[in-house]
Amino acid sequence: MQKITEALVRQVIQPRSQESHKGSFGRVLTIGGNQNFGGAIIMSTSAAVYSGAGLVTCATAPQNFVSLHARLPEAMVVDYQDQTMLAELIPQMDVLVIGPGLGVDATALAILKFVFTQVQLHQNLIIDGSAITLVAQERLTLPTAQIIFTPHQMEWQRLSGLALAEQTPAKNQAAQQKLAATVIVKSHRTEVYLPSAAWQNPVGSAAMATGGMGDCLTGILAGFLAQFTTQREAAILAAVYAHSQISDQLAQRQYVTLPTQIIDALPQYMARMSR
Ligand SMILES: NC(=O)C1=CN([C@@H]2O[C@H](COP(=O)(O)OP(=O)(O)OC[C@H]3O[C@@H](n4cnc5c(N)ncnc54)[C@H](OP(=O)(O)O)[C@@H]3O)[C@@H](O)[C@H]2O)[C@@H](O)CC1
Ligand SMILES: Nc1ncnc2c1ncn2[C@@H]1O[C@H](COP(=O)(O)OP(=O)(O)O)[C@@H](O)[C@H]1O
Ligand SMILES: [Mg+2]
Repeated sequence: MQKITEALVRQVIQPRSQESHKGSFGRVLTIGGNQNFGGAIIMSTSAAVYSGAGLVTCATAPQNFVSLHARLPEAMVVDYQDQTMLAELIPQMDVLVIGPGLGVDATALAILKFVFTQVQLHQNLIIDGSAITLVAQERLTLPTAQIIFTPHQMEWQRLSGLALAEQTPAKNQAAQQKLAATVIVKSHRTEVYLPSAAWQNPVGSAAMATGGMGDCLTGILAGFLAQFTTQREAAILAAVYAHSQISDQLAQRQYVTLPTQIIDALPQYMARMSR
């Protein structure tokens, strides 16, 4: 399995064209955050904004509107149960994230099913957390879109049917091909199964083992996919590497690295990588 390198991140993150505007850097919609898990979608949305997505909207439970805006006034909000608004917004998006903090109740399932009816072929759809669990439990048919699953090992067990001990590269690749989607199997050494090849992330540490770290990754993936559109596969690999490398840099002085600290560090990290 090939290893992702810093050189690849540097290749993806280029200086911005001065002849640009917010529309040049893509539109992202994050969907999730029930009344208990608002933090998850706030971290996903923040990571998308701080990694440079041009316009970011968050569809969440109305209970989260105030806390989201207090932390992140750059993001727009919409009630995740407002199907009229979602139907209007979704076609405008380059990237959708669904799942961080969505939960697995009937409301969550209805939202996920509705989004699956609206998403379009050309759009990137990042399916994470609760949405992976629901796809697996309910055996949902996947929409036709550019799908990226971001399971941790237990979510991957639910989705692929492979018990943890069976999650070998060969079996993971076979399961990825059956899904016909990109799969990022997260662990200490995360593996990325692209349609073309499998890659391993050589960076990251136990300083990342804290709630919300995967939610943060979904936003970085969304931000990179929204901006670096000509190198889609490289953008996915670069996002995985950047997330862990930022943590490694913070971990030189910290025992644990928080998702919100990784988010805060993104703009400076990206500036360094673009030079
Ligand atoms: N601030 C917020 O709002 C936050 C909200 N969040 C949201 O919560 C929702 C549920 O997501 P979830 O990941 O917490 O729960 P679930 O899907 O049940 O998986 C956990 C089970 O799997 C097992 N396990 C085995 N291997 C594993 C591995 N490598 N990595 C991780 N787990 C592993 C693990 O084993 P154990 O811990 O018992 O050893 C346990 O039995 C989701 O929507 C998410 O976005 C969180 O992001 C936190 C911050
Ligand atoms: N020990 C570890 N070493 C390296 N990376 C880790 C470690 N523990 C967790 N991570 C990373 O943190 C993230 C955890 O994702 P996830 O379990 O979905 O978190 P959450 O759902 O709480 O946001 C993944 O990117 C994973 O690779
Ligand atoms: Mg998660």
